[in-house]
Amino acid sequence: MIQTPYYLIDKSRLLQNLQRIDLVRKQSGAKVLLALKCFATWSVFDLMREYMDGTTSSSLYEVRLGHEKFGGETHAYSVAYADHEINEVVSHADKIIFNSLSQFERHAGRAAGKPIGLRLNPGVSSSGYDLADPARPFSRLGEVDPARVAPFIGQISGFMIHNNCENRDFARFDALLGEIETRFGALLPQVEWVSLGGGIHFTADDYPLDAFCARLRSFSERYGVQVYLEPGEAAISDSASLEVSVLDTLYNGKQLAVVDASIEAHMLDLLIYRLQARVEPNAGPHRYLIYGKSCLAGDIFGEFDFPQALEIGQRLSIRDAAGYTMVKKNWFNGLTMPSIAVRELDGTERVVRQFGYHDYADSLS
Ligand SMILES: Cc1ncc(COP(=O)(O)O)c(C=O)c1O
Ligand SMILES: NCCCCNCC[C@H](N)C(=O)O
Repeated sequence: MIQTPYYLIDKSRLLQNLQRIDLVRKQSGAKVLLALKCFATWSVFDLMREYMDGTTSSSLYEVRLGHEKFGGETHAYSVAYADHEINEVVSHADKIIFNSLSQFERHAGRAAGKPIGLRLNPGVSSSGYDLADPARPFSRLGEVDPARVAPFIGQISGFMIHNNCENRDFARFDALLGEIETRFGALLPQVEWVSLGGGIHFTADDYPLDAFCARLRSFSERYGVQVYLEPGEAAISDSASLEVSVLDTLYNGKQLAVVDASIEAHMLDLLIYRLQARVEPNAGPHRYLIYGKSCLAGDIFGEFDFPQALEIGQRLSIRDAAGYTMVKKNWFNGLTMPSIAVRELDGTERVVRQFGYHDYADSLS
Protein backbone atom coordinates (compact mmCIF):
# COMPACT_ATOMS: atom_id res chain seq x y z
CA MET A 1 0.00 0.00 0.00
CA ILE A 2 1.32 3.43 -0.92
CA GLN A 3 2.15 5.57 2.10
CA THR A 4 -0.19 8.55 2.50
CA PRO A 5 -0.35 11.42 1.78
CA TYR A 6 -0.28 11.15 -1.99
CA TYR A 7 -2.01 12.58 -5.03
CA LEU A 8 -3.38 9.76 -7.13
CA ILE A 9 -3.95 10.48 -10.81
CA ASP A 10 -6.39 8.02 -12.32
CA LYS A 11 -5.73 7.59 -16.04
CA SER A 12 -9.14 6.01 -16.70
CA ARG A 13 -10.89 9.10 -15.37
CA LEU A 14 -8.48 11.34 -17.23
CA LEU A 15 -9.23 9.43 -20.40
CA GLN A 16 -12.93 10.28 -20.17
CA ASN A 17 -12.07 13.99 -20.37
CA LEU A 18 -9.52 13.40 -23.09
CA GLN A 19 -11.99 11.49 -25.26
CA ARG A 20 -14.41 14.40 -25.05
CA ILE A 21 -11.62 16.77 -25.96
CA ASP A 22 -10.80 14.63 -28.96
CA LEU A 23 -14.42 14.66 -30.05
CA VAL A 24 -14.44 18.46 -29.86
CA ARG A 25 -11.24 18.65 -31.92
CA LYS A 26 -12.72 16.45 -34.61
CA GLN A 27 -16.21 17.93 -34.67
CA SER A 28 -15.29 21.62 -34.37
CA GLY A 29 -11.87 21.78 -36.03
CA ALA A 30 -10.49 23.53 -32.94
CA LYS A 31 -7.03 22.71 -31.64
CA VAL A 32 -6.81 22.05 -27.92
CA LEU A 33 -3.85 23.00 -25.74
CA LEU A 34 -3.38 22.06 -22.10
CA ALA A 35 -3.06 25.10 -19.79
CA LEU A 36 -0.04 24.13 -17.72
CA LYS A 37 -0.86 26.64 -14.98
CA CYS A 38 -3.65 24.29 -13.94
CA PHE A 39 -1.95 20.94 -14.32
CA ALA A 40 1.66 20.20 -15.18
CA THR A 41 2.25 16.70 -13.82
CA TRP A 42 4.18 15.45 -16.78
CA SER A 43 4.11 11.77 -15.86
CA VAL A 44 0.73 11.50 -17.56
CA PHE A 45 1.58 13.60 -20.61
CA ASP A 46 2.17 10.36 -22.56
CA LEU A 47 -1.58 9.76 -22.44
CA MET A 48 -2.63 13.41 -22.77
CA ARG A 49 -0.61 14.15 -25.87
CA GLU A 50 -2.56 11.51 -27.80
CA TYR A 51 -5.72 13.61 -27.39
CA MET A 52 -4.45 17.18 -27.23
CA ASP A 53 -2.43 19.33 -29.62
CA GLY A 54 0.10 20.76 -27.19
CA THR A 55 0.35 23.20 -24.31
CA THR A 56 0.00 26.83 -23.40
CA SER A 57 1.90 28.56 -20.68
CA SER A 58 2.12 31.56 -18.43
CA SER A 59 5.87 31.77 -17.80
CA LEU A 60 9.31 30.84 -19.06
CA TYR A 61 9.42 27.64 -17.02
CA GLU A 62 5.98 26.52 -18.15
CA VAL A 63 6.75 27.07 -21.83
CA ARG A 64 9.98 25.13 -21.38
CA LEU A 65 8.17 22.29 -19.61
CA GLY A 66 5.52 22.18 -22.32
CA HIS A 67 8.15 22.06 -25.04
CA GLU A 68 10.35 19.47 -23.33
CA LYS A 69 7.77 17.21 -21.71
CA PHE A 70 4.61 17.45 -23.82
CA GLY A 71 5.69 18.48 -27.29
CA GLY A 72 3.21 19.25 -30.03
CA GLU A 73 2.30 22.89 -30.44
CA THR A 74 3.71 25.11 -27.71
CA HIS A 75 2.19 28.53 -27.05
CA ALA A 76 4.03 31.03 -24.90
CA TYR A 77 2.04 33.64 -23.03
CA SER A 78 2.99 35.76 -20.07
CA VAL A 79 1.40 38.71 -18.36
CA ALA A 80 4.82 40.36 -18.77
CA TYR A 81 8.08 38.98 -20.14
CA ALA A 82 11.30 40.29 -18.63
CA ASP A 83 14.03 41.39 -21.05
CA HIS A 84 16.33 38.58 -19.89
CA GLU A 85 13.67 35.90 -20.48
CA ILE A 86 12.44 36.61 -23.95
CA ASN A 87 15.12 34.86 -26.02
CA GLU A 88 14.72 31.64 -24.08
CA VAL A 89 10.92 31.87 -24.21
CA VAL A 90 11.11 32.23 -27.99
CA SER A 91 13.45 29.24 -28.27
CA HIS A 92 10.82 26.97 -26.69
CA ALA A 93 7.71 28.40 -28.35
CA ASP A 94 5.81 27.96 -31.60
CA LYS A 95 3.83 31.15 -30.98
CA ILE A 96 4.56 34.08 -28.67
CA ILE A 97 1.52 35.82 -27.21
CA PHE A 98 1.93 39.27 -25.68
CA ASN A 99 -0.40 40.59 -23.02
CA SER A 100 -0.19 44.24 -24.09
CA LEU A 101 0.85 46.40 -27.00
CA SER A 102 3.69 47.81 -24.93
CA GLN A 103 5.05 44.28 -24.36
CA PHE A 104 4.58 43.66 -28.09
CA GLU A 105 6.54 46.80 -28.97
CA ARG A 106 9.30 45.94 -26.51
CA HIS A 107 9.84 42.29 -27.45
CA ALA A 108 8.34 41.51 -30.88
CA GLY A 109 11.65 42.26 -32.59
CA ARG A 110 13.13 39.22 -30.82
CA ALA A 111 10.41 36.78 -31.87
CA ALA A 112 12.75 35.24 -34.46
CA GLY A 113 10.07 35.19 -37.13
CA LYS A 114 7.68 33.12 -35.00
CA PRO A 115 3.97 33.96 -35.13
CA ILE A 116 3.00 36.66 -32.69
CA GLY A 117 -0.26 36.83 -30.79
CA LEU A 118 -1.87 39.50 -28.64
CA ARG A 119 -4.23 39.04 -25.72
CA LEU A 120 -7.52 40.88 -26.05
CA ASN A 121 -9.86 41.67 -23.20
CA PRO A 122 -13.52 42.00 -24.19
CA GLY A 123 -14.43 43.50 -20.80
CA VAL A 124 -16.98 40.77 -20.07
CA SER A 125 -16.46 37.40 -18.40
CA SER A 126 -18.20 34.50 -16.76
CA SER A 127 -16.23 34.61 -13.54
CA GLY A 128 -18.08 34.35 -10.28
CA TYR A 129 -14.88 35.26 -8.45
CA ASP A 130 -13.40 38.73 -8.32
CA LEU A 131 -10.00 37.17 -7.84
CA ALA A 132 -10.15 35.23 -11.12
CA ASP A 133 -12.11 37.74 -13.18
CA PRO A 134 -10.10 38.91 -16.20
CA ALA A 135 -12.74 41.59 -16.77
CA ARG A 136 -12.44 43.05 -13.27
CA PRO A 137 -12.16 46.83 -13.08
CA PHE A 138 -8.72 48.11 -14.08
CA SER A 139 -7.74 44.65 -15.33
CA ARG A 140 -4.21 44.30 -16.75
CA LEU A 141 -5.13 41.20 -18.76
CA GLY A 142 -5.15 42.09 -22.44
CA GLU A 143 -5.88 45.01 -24.72
CA VAL A 144 -9.42 46.34 -24.49
CA ASP A 145 -9.64 48.85 -27.33
CA PRO A 146 -9.84 47.57 -30.93
CA ALA A 147 -8.85 51.01 -32.26
CA ARG A 148 -5.52 50.80 -30.42
CA VAL A 149 -4.86 47.32 -31.82
CA ALA A 150 -5.79 48.08 -35.43
CA PRO A 151 -2.53 49.84 -36.43
CA PHE A 152 -0.51 46.75 -35.41
CA ILE A 153 -2.69 44.17 -37.11
CA GLY A 154 -0.24 43.46 -39.94
CA GLN A 155 2.31 42.19 -37.42
CA ILE A 156 -0.11 40.07 -35.38
CA SER A 157 -1.03 36.57 -36.50
CA GLY A 158 -3.62 35.81 -33.85
CA PHE A 159 -5.46 36.75 -30.67
CA MET A 160 -5.85 35.07 -27.31
CA ILE A 161 -9.00 35.88 -25.35
CA HIS A 162 -9.48 34.18 -21.97
CA ASN A 163 -12.67 35.40 -20.34
CA ASN A 164 -14.48 32.24 -19.24
CA CYS A 165 -14.07 30.87 -15.74
CA GLU A 166 -15.61 27.62 -14.53
CA ASN A 167 -18.32 28.23 -17.15
CA ARG A 168 -20.62 25.21 -17.41
CA ASP A 169 -23.34 27.11 -19.24
CA PHE A 170 -23.17 26.88 -23.04
CA ALA A 171 -25.65 29.75 -23.48
CA ARG A 172 -23.37 31.99 -21.43
CA PHE A 173 -20.35 30.94 -23.49
CA ASP A 174 -22.29 31.60 -26.68
CA ALA A 175 -23.37 35.06 -25.48
CA LEU A 176 -19.84 35.98 -24.39
CA LEU A 177 -18.46 34.91 -27.76
CA GLY A 178 -21.10 37.14 -29.33
CA GLU A 179 -19.80 40.05 -27.26
CA ILE A 180 -16.28 39.31 -28.45
CA GLU A 181 -17.55 39.41 -32.03
CA THR A 182 -19.32 42.72 -31.43
CA ARG A 183 -16.27 44.38 -29.98
CA PHE A 184 -13.46 42.86 -32.04
CA GLY A 185 -15.33 41.58 -35.12
CA ALA A 186 -13.55 43.92 -37.52
CA LEU A 187 -10.13 42.65 -36.42
CA LEU A 188 -10.92 38.93 -36.41
CA PRO A 189 -10.86 38.30 -40.20
CA GLN A 190 -7.44 39.94 -40.34
CA VAL A 191 -5.69 37.27 -38.24
CA GLU A 192 -5.08 33.56 -38.77
CA TRP A 193 -6.00 32.15 -35.37
CA VAL A 194 -7.98 32.95 -32.25
CA SER A 195 -7.51 31.20 -28.93
CA LEU A 196 -10.60 31.31 -26.76
CA GLY A 197 -8.64 30.47 -23.61
CA GLY A 198 -9.75 28.15 -20.84
CA GLY A 199 -12.52 28.18 -18.28
CA ILE A 200 -15.09 26.42 -20.50
CA HIS A 201 -16.22 23.23 -18.76
CA PHE A 202 -17.09 21.39 -21.93
CA THR A 203 -16.04 17.97 -20.62
CA ALA A 204 -18.79 18.01 -17.99
CA ASP A 205 -21.31 15.16 -18.36
CA ASP A 206 -24.27 17.24 -19.46
CA TYR A 207 -22.44 19.80 -21.61
CA PRO A 208 -24.10 20.21 -25.05
CA LEU A 209 -21.09 19.22 -27.11
CA ASP A 210 -22.85 19.29 -30.49
CA ALA A 211 -23.98 22.89 -30.03
CA PHE A 212 -20.55 23.86 -28.68
CA CYS A 213 -18.74 22.31 -31.64
CA ALA A 214 -21.13 23.90 -34.13
CA ARG A 215 -20.56 27.34 -32.53
CA LEU A 216 -16.79 26.93 -32.68
CA ARG A 217 -16.90 25.75 -36.27
CA SER A 218 -19.12 28.59 -37.43
CA PHE A 219 -16.93 31.14 -35.63
CA SER A 220 -13.88 29.66 -37.33
CA GLU A 221 -15.54 29.72 -40.75
CA ARG A 222 -17.03 33.20 -40.42
CA TYR A 223 -13.67 34.82 -39.68
CA GLY A 224 -11.39 32.34 -41.45
CA VAL A 225 -9.43 31.57 -38.28
CA GLN A 226 -8.04 28.47 -36.63
CA VAL A 227 -9.69 28.27 -33.22
CA TYR A 228 -7.75 27.13 -30.17
CA LEU A 229 -9.05 26.15 -26.75
CA GLU A 230 -6.84 26.18 -23.65
CA PRO A 231 -8.52 23.97 -21.06
CA GLY A 232 -6.97 23.54 -17.68
CA GLU A 233 -9.75 22.29 -15.44
CA ALA A 234 -11.81 20.78 -18.25
CA ALA A 235 -8.90 18.55 -19.24
CA ILE A 236 -8.27 17.07 -15.82
CA SER A 237 -11.41 17.61 -13.77
CA ASP A 238 -12.07 14.80 -11.30
CA SER A 239 -9.12 12.77 -12.55
CA ALA A 240 -7.12 12.75 -9.32
CA SER A 241 -7.61 12.46 -5.59
CA LEU A 242 -5.58 13.34 -2.53
CA GLU A 243 -5.22 10.18 -0.46
CA VAL A 244 -4.82 10.86 3.24
CA SER A 245 -4.92 9.05 6.59
CA VAL A 246 -6.58 10.08 9.83
CA LEU A 247 -3.93 10.95 12.44
CA ASP A 248 -6.15 12.02 15.32
CA THR A 249 -9.77 12.39 16.32
CA LEU A 250 -11.04 14.93 18.84
CA TYR A 251 -14.27 16.42 20.08
CA ASN A 252 -14.80 20.12 20.62
CA GLY A 253 -18.51 20.73 20.22
CA LYS A 254 -18.26 18.70 16.99
CA GLN A 255 -16.46 15.54 15.97
CA LEU A 256 -13.08 16.50 14.53
CA ALA A 257 -10.49 14.50 12.62
CA VAL A 258 -6.98 15.55 11.65
CA VAL A 259 -5.46 14.07 8.49
CA ASP A 260 -1.86 13.86 7.29
CA ALA A 261 -2.17 16.58 4.63
CA SER A 262 -3.11 20.25 4.62
CA ILE A 263 -5.53 22.33 2.60
CA GLU A 264 -3.17 25.30 2.88
CA ALA A 265 -0.19 23.36 1.56
CA HIS A 266 -1.74 20.74 -0.71
CA MET A 267 -5.10 22.02 -2.01
CA LEU A 268 -4.51 25.74 -1.70
CA ASP A 269 -6.98 26.72 -4.42
CA LEU A 270 -9.87 25.58 -2.25
CA LEU A 271 -8.73 27.80 0.58
CA ILE A 272 -8.19 30.79 -1.68
CA TYR A 273 -11.68 30.50 -3.15
CA ARG A 274 -13.22 29.46 0.18
CA LEU A 275 -14.56 26.17 -1.12
CA GLN A 276 -14.83 22.89 0.68
CA ALA A 277 -13.15 19.76 -0.61
CA ARG A 278 -15.13 16.77 -1.92
CA VAL A 279 -15.30 13.52 -0.01
CA GLU A 280 -17.67 10.83 -1.23
CA PRO A 281 -20.17 9.35 -0.66
CA ASN A 282 -20.56 12.01 2.09
CA ALA A 283 -23.45 10.10 3.65
CA GLY A 284 -24.08 8.46 7.00
CA PRO A 285 -24.75 9.32 10.63
CA HIS A 286 -21.19 10.35 11.62
CA ARG A 287 -20.37 13.94 10.79
CA TYR A 288 -16.80 15.19 11.07
CA LEU A 289 -14.90 18.37 10.46
CA ILE A 290 -11.82 17.20 8.56
CA TYR A 291 -8.81 19.26 9.51
CA GLY A 292 -5.40 19.46 7.89
CA LYS A 293 -2.30 19.02 10.02
CA SER A 294 -0.73 22.46 9.59
CA CYS A 295 -0.91 24.85 12.51
CA LEU A 296 -3.27 27.18 10.63
CA ALA A 297 -6.44 27.30 12.73
CA GLY A 298 -8.64 27.25 9.64
CA ASP A 299 -6.85 24.43 7.84
CA ILE A 300 -10.14 22.62 7.18
CA PHE A 301 -10.94 20.42 4.17
CA GLY A 302 -14.63 20.53 5.01
CA GLU A 303 -17.38 18.88 7.02
CA PHE A 304 -18.51 15.48 5.80
CA ASP A 305 -20.77 12.59 6.75
CA PHE A 306 -19.40 9.08 7.16
CA PRO A 307 -21.12 5.71 7.61
CA GLN A 308 -18.95 4.82 10.63
CA ALA A 309 -17.00 6.71 13.27
CA LEU A 310 -13.55 7.59 11.94
CA GLU A 311 -10.58 5.71 13.33
CA ILE A 312 -6.95 6.64 13.52
CA GLY A 313 -5.13 5.18 10.53
CA GLN A 314 -8.25 5.13 8.40
CA ARG A 315 -7.76 6.33 4.85
CA LEU A 316 -9.84 9.05 3.21
CA SER A 317 -9.91 10.08 -0.39
CA ILE A 318 -10.36 13.74 -1.25
CA ARG A 319 -11.78 14.05 -4.74
CA ASP A 320 -11.03 16.36 -7.62
CA ALA A 321 -7.45 17.02 -6.63
CA ALA A 322 -5.79 17.47 -10.02
CA GLY A 323 -6.41 21.12 -10.97
CA TYR A 324 -4.49 23.94 -9.33
CA THR A 325 -3.28 21.58 -6.58
CA MET A 326 0.04 19.96 -7.48
CA VAL A 327 1.11 23.17 -9.26
CA LYS A 328 0.40 25.17 -6.10
CA LYS A 329 1.68 22.80 -3.42
CA ASN A 330 4.06 24.41 -0.98
CA TRP A 331 6.25 23.66 2.00
CA PHE A 332 4.22 25.54 4.63
CA ASN A 333 4.98 24.15 8.10
CA GLY A 334 7.62 21.87 6.56
CA LEU A 335 4.88 19.27 6.18
CA THR A 336 5.51 16.03 4.38
CA MET A 337 4.78 16.71 0.73
CA PRO A 338 2.29 14.25 -0.76
CA SER A 339 3.94 11.95 -3.27
CA ILE A 340 2.44 11.65 -6.73
CA ALA A 341 1.11 8.31 -7.90
CA VAL A 342 -0.58 7.20 -11.10
CA ARG A 343 -3.26 4.56 -11.52
CA GLU A 344 -2.63 3.13 -14.95
CA LEU A 345 -5.39 2.10 -17.34
CA ASP A 346 -4.97 -1.53 -16.21
CA GLY A 347 -5.57 -0.52 -12.57
CA THR A 348 -2.00 -0.86 -11.34
CA GLU A 349 -0.72 1.99 -9.21
CA ARG A 350 2.82 3.33 -9.19
CA VAL A 351 4.50 6.18 -7.35
CA VAL A 352 6.05 8.58 -9.84
CA ARG A 353 7.48 11.18 -7.44
CA GLN A 354 8.39 11.25 -3.77
CA PHE A 355 9.56 14.29 -1.87
CA GLY A 356 11.77 14.36 1.18
CA TYR A 357 13.51 16.61 3.64
CA HIS A 358 16.10 17.66 1.05
CA ASP A 359 13.42 18.99 -1.30
CA TYR A 360 12.17 21.14 1.57
CA ALA A 361 15.64 22.33 2.52
CA ASP A 362 16.57 22.96 -1.13
CA SER A 363 13.51 25.16 -1.58
CA LEU A 364 15.12 27.55 0.89
CA SER A 365 18.65 28.51 1.74
C1 LIG B 1 -4.93 32.45 -20.50
C2 LIG B 1 -5.50 31.27 -19.80
N1 LIG B 1 -5.76 30.15 -20.49
C3 LIG B 1 -6.28 29.05 -19.89
C4 LIG B 1 -6.53 29.04 -18.54
C5 LIG B 1 -7.07 27.78 -17.93
O1 LIG B 1 -8.30 27.98 -17.34
P1 LIG B 1 -9.13 26.80 -16.68
O2 LIG B 1 -8.22 26.00 -15.85
O3 LIG B 1 -10.16 27.50 -15.91
O4 LIG B 1 -9.69 26.01 -17.85
C6 LIG B 1 -6.29 30.20 -17.76
C7 LIG B 1 -6.53 30.27 -16.31
O5 LIG B 1 -5.95 31.09 -15.65
C8 LIG B 1 -5.76 31.34 -18.42
O6 LIG B 1 -5.49 32.47 -17.73
N1 LIG C 1 -12.10 26.17 -8.22
C1 LIG C 1 -12.19 27.45 -7.64
C2 LIG C 1 -12.20 28.58 -8.63
C3 LIG C 1 -11.05 28.44 -9.51
C4 LIG C 1 -10.95 29.55 -10.47
N2 LIG C 1 -9.94 29.20 -11.37
C5 LIG C 1 -9.34 30.31 -11.91
C6 LIG C 1 -8.19 29.94 -12.77
C7 LIG C 1 -8.46 30.45 -14.07
N3 LIG C 1 -7.79 29.85 -15.13
C8 LIG C 1 -8.31 31.95 -14.17
O1 LIG C 1 -7.67 32.59 -13.33
O2 LIG C 1 -8.87 32.45 -15.10
